[in-house]
Amino acid sequence: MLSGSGLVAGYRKNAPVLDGVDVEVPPGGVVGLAGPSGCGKSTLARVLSLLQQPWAGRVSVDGVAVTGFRHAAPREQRTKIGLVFQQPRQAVDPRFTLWQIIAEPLYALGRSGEATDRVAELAERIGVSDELLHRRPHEVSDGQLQRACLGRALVVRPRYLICDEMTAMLDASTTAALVRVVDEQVRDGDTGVLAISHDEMLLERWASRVIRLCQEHVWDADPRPSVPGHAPTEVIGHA
Ligand SMILES: Nc1ncnc2c1ncn2[C@@H]1O[C@H](COP(=O)(O)OP(=O)(O)OP(=O)(O)O)[C@@H](O)[C@H]1O
Repeated sequence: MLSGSGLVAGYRKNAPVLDGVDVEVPPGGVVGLAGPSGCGKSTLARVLSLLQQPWAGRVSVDGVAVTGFRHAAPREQRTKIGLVFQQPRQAVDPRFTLWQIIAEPLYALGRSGEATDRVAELAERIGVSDELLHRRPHEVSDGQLQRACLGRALVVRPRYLICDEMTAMLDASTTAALVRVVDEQVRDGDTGVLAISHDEMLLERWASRVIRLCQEHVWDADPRPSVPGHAPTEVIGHA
């Protein structure tokens, strides 16, 4: 389980963005995270992927409490959590080819010997041709680049995957293709996914549970009732 409990985090003193948030992402399932713009979804994604230290509260990975964040995050825990961002162009080195982008985490971990086979296997799954693998970001579309970013997030077989608005700028068919790849990873790799999206229809189709992150000033006085046949919705984010 990837879990956060009592998480308090923010950027300005005395103005927490997250104020006592509890969240659990079990392996082998998709949890949806919705909520209004600015309520802290990306902040929660950064904290859970150990890129941002919370002011208070605890993150634990498979029952082991995280003791360090960012550069101090233990490598074993850090590599268990993959992250895909909304804007692929801001998330990659523009000098790298798609092959290098996907392989990068293996090189960083000193496992470059696995790269040739692993990138070939992933390229097929994410739908990136050999020819595309040799192109650089400015030579491919956003959807093609996002496929490579998903490949990069999966290359070290993370136990958990956080998709932060992964499909927000993509068309319906690319969205469906990427969701399919993530679902295969859930099924075959027993990976736990936190899928963050503004698109609640997508989340209701995709996730087995949807949580809404609210702040007091954007508290939804009328949280959407759960609809029969759709993922149940719960509201978190209050101390
Ligand atoms: N680096 C930062 N420095 C200062 N404030 C920030 C920073 N990043 C985010 N914030 C602020 O924190 C709040 C939460 O931002 P966050 O990006 O987590 O929200 P979000 O729910 O993901 O929004 P969106 O749905 O629009 O992406 C916002 O008010 C935002 O302006």
